Amino acid sequence: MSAVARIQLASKVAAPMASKALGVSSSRFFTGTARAQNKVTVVGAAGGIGQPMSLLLKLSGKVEHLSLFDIVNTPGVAADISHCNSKGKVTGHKGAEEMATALDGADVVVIPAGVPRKPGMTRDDLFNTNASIVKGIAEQCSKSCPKACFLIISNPVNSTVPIFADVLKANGVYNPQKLMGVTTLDVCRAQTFIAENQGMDVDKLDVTVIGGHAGTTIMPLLSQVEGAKFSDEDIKALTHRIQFGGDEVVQAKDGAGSATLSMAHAGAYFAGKVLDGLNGVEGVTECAFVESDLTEAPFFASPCTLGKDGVSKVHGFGNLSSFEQALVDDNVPALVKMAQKGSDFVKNN
Ligand SMILES: NC(=O)c1ccc[n+]([C@@H]2O[C@H](COP(=O)([O-])OP(=O)(O)OC[C@H]3O[C@@H](n4cnc5c(N)ncnc54)[C@H](O)[C@@H]3O)[C@@H](O)[C@H]2O)c1
Ligand SMILES: O=C(O)C[C@H](O)C(=O)O
Repeated sequence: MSAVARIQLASKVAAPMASKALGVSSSRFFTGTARAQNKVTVVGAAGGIGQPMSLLLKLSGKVEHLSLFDIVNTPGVAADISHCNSKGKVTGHKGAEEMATALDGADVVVIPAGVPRKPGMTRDDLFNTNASIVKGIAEQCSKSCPKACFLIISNPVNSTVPIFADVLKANGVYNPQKLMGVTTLDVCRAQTFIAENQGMDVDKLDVTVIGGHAGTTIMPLLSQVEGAKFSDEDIKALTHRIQFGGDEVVQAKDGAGSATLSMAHAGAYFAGKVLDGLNGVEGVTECAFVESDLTEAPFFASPCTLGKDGVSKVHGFGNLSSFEQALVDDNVPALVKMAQKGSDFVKNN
């Protein structure tokens, strides 16, 4: 079946709530809390994302044991965060020899390990460094916590998620329900920029963002935003800004890295929703980059229901405008290529 035919079919079978991934806003972050009965390991916990995301996870009260792993500095980060007067214990683990302990028994592993972009770089330019980092982490996870949910933040997500999948597969422990590329920051940006443009309440906005996490593979579905009225110019400008929001931050930081604070918020929010699902909260739906048969791309972001075993349903994405359909048609081949690049890396290394 052609990519277009598969997409049309997916649109027809889209679940009623498929275009309604829950909104992401700070005021919603601490609501709907599930019981704190989990171990969450952050890999890359001493980094620009890792530190504030770990802090937010600690403050959420959703984590019983927050295990912080990095190749540097985690004892200090863990000691610092552990003094926050919220539920849950914090442990710090540093270096390869402590990685197994950090991961042992984890229910959720959140991974912001790897190098960030500098101005002028694409996310794919990070591949050479981050592919081996992610592959190594996946190898250890296969041994220490094969049943955990794995939430991949490290770029390029369009390739690192397939890398993680192939390592788990090679070790006989791959469960597609439990591997998710984190695309929540794209949803955060879409909600923020659309609220500004439309003068709408950001807390009430639901925006679905499908595809991948790099440039034009990020595809916000503006035609499905309830109550919004966009001109054709608005649609083009907003879509472009959401797709290249990461570049906006990279340029503003001027060589000091990429988005860390907004990503910490997005990562902690998404991990909290995964925990809610694991703990039996019903109706949790968020966009994520997961194994998918909606298009020819083996991994594709769309709204997913998060349940007791991770992703319980990958939803279609509803009816698309001709502008959005053209975006999908143009970008699915790129997603196929980036996934293949990840798979080839695992095959050859
Ligand atoms: N998915 C997204 O939306 C999104 C958003 C922002 C950034 N990112 C990506 O997240 C990654 C991290 O960004 P950052 O700004 O936090 O970078 P950073 O350099 O500040 O932090 C990365 C951390 O990873 C650690 N690390 C490196 N190799 C490791 C290993 N093998 N095991 C454990 N830890 C290891 C480093 O020591 C460092 O502390 C980058 O690849 C960046 O492109 C993704
Ligand atoms: O832009 C980057 O390189 C980091 C991240 O993917 C983002 O979207 O902010």
